[in-house]
Amino acid sequence: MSALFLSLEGIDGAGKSSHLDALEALFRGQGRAVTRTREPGGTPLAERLREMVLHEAMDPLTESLLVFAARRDHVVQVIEPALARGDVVICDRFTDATFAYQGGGRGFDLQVLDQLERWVQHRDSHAAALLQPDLTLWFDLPPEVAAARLADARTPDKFEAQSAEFFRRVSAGYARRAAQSPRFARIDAERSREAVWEQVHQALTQRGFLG
Ligand SMILES: Nc1ncnc2c1ncn2[C@@H]1O[C@H](COP(=O)(O)OP(=O)(O)OP(=O)(O)O)[C@@H](O)[C@H]1O
Ligand SMILES: Cc1cn([C@H]2C[C@H](O)[C@@H](COP(=O)(O)O)O2)c(=O)[nH]c1=O
Repeated sequence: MSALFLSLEGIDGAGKSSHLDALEALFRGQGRAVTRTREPGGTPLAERLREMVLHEAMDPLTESLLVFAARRDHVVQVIEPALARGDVVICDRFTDATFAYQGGGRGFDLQVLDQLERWVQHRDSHAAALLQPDLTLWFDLPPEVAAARLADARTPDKFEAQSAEFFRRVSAGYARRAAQSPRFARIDAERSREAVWEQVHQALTQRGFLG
């Protein structure tokens, strides 16, 4: 079977991680090998960069360079080899998060992000010149709802502590990316867990990604 690259996106607390186990089980149940990973992170080096990005203050260019440096290592060490083996790669966030958080949330220059994306995800010997997910599940819900869900869940990191206004800009960043590409499936993440899972399943079925 051909390889499949899935990413899950959304503001903090959107509920995407709640469906990772079920997604993995769904594909394993179909006899597929699954590589489950996340960004920033996914390799020892990228996990160290993640700690800095999530917990240290820095300017938006530094933040963007660190997430793309982590991504480069992750792509080379984990994602490309897994896709070459024919795995289903399930990635909790990928480059759309950079356009949403650094581009939308921080207001950082989108043209610089475009250039970094081209450098980091360039593929020499593939029909598609740029590595991108085959499907991006975008969990969309109002920032106030996400904040209420997260309130009792855990101690906030640097991003989770941001204002509702910051997350409105992040959401607008996701909406801009989604408008540019048919690989996005918008999931109404305000609904119950069961209803959200139903939409995830439907997005995979509609695109012919389930056997
Ligand atoms: N559909 C839902 N309805 C109500 N609560 C939910 C729903 N989905 C998830 N939650 C709860 O919301 C909180 C955040 O969910 P989750 O950790 O899956 O979000 P996330 O998008 O992965 O967040 P982050 O990106 O910040 O890690 C958790 O406490 C989870 O139990
Ligand atoms: C990939 C990526 C992530 N971020 C932010 C988004 C989240 O606040 C954290 C990751 O935490 P999670 O609990 O694993 O979702 O990092 C970012 O700002 N830029 C990025 O490119």
